[in-house]
Formats: sequence, structure tokens, C-alpha cells
Amino acid sequence: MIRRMTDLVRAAGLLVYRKHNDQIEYLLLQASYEPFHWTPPKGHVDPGEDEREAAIRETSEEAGITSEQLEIRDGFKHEMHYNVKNKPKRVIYWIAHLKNDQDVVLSHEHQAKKWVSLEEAINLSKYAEMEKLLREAQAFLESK
Ligand SMILES: Nc1ncnc2c1ncn2[C@H]1C[C@H](O)[C@@H](COP(=O)(O)OP(=O)(O)OP(=O)(O)O)O1
Ligand SMILES: [Mg+2]
Repeated sequence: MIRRMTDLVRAAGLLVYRKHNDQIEYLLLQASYEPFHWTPPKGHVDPGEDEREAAIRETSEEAGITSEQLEIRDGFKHEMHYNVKNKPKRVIYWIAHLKNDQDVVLSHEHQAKKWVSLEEAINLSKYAEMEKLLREAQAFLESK
């Protein structure tokens, strides 16, 4: 079957982190539908939007965190690819520091949230592509 670029599902998100007792903790949200997977806040790019705008909007909708509370870190952008129902999906992530320790407010799309270390995040998120993102992010943050 021939695939066109238009078949590509475009999504974007923010790997939100905070510093707790000098430890980096990442925000993961658990989907409220099967397979109840854990990911950072993210979602589909709307028409007329670019990936970065979509990442910020989805983080606000899914976690109740607005852009004023975040510092999106320069110098990091990570692209991942996987198939969902046989369709290629591309997700672009930025890293964002949550500057205050405000509460995360979930939408109906998620049923739980966790702030977790790198290793816990890898265990929860399971997917190899997510592990790559998390390890790259950790290396980036530790190099700063
Ligand atoms: N990194 C990944 N690698 C492989 N499969 C994944 C990965 N992340 C999620 N999945 C699986 C879980 C689901 O069965 C399916 C769709 O999940 P996901 O891409 O998170 O989109 P979604 O439809 O739940 O939400 P969204 O609208 O936020 O993109 O793909
Ligand atoms: Mg989403």
C-alpha cells in the first residue's frame, strides 16, 4: 500500500519536569481508556497550528498547566515515531520546567497522574520510544 504524507498522524507534547530535593521528576498522565498507557501531556496538532503550539495547548488542556508556569528549554526537541492502528504517528516533544509547584488538573482523558524519577518513568511508560526520549531528556538536563 502506498502511504502519503497526509496519512501521518501529527501530535506534540511537553515533557514537564520539576525539581524536588534536587531530584528531577517527570509528569506522566495515565489514559482513561485502554491500554491505560502513561505518557507526558500531548495530543494531536489542530489545523492551522504548529507542533509547539499544540504541545502547549495540550499541556494546558490535559494537565491544567499554562505556558506562564512553564519554561520550555532551549536546545531540546525530540521526535518519535510509532504506529497506531497501522497508521504512522509522529510525536514531537519539548522539555518544560514547571516553575511553581502547582497542582495538576486532569481532564476526562486521563485517570491518574504521577511525578516520577527517570527509572520510574521508564517502567511506567513501557514503550522503547518513550524510554529513548526520557534518557535523552535526563542527559540534557544533567548536562546543564
Ligand atoms: N511511544 C509509544 N510507542 C508505541 N506505542 C505507543 C507509544 N505511546 C503510546 N502508544 C500506544 C498506546 C495506545 O494503544 C496507542 C495510542 O496512544 P497515544 O499515541 O498515546 O495516543 P492517544 O490517542 O492515547 O492520545 P493523544 O490524543 O494524546 O495522542 O499507541
Ligand atoms: Mg492527549
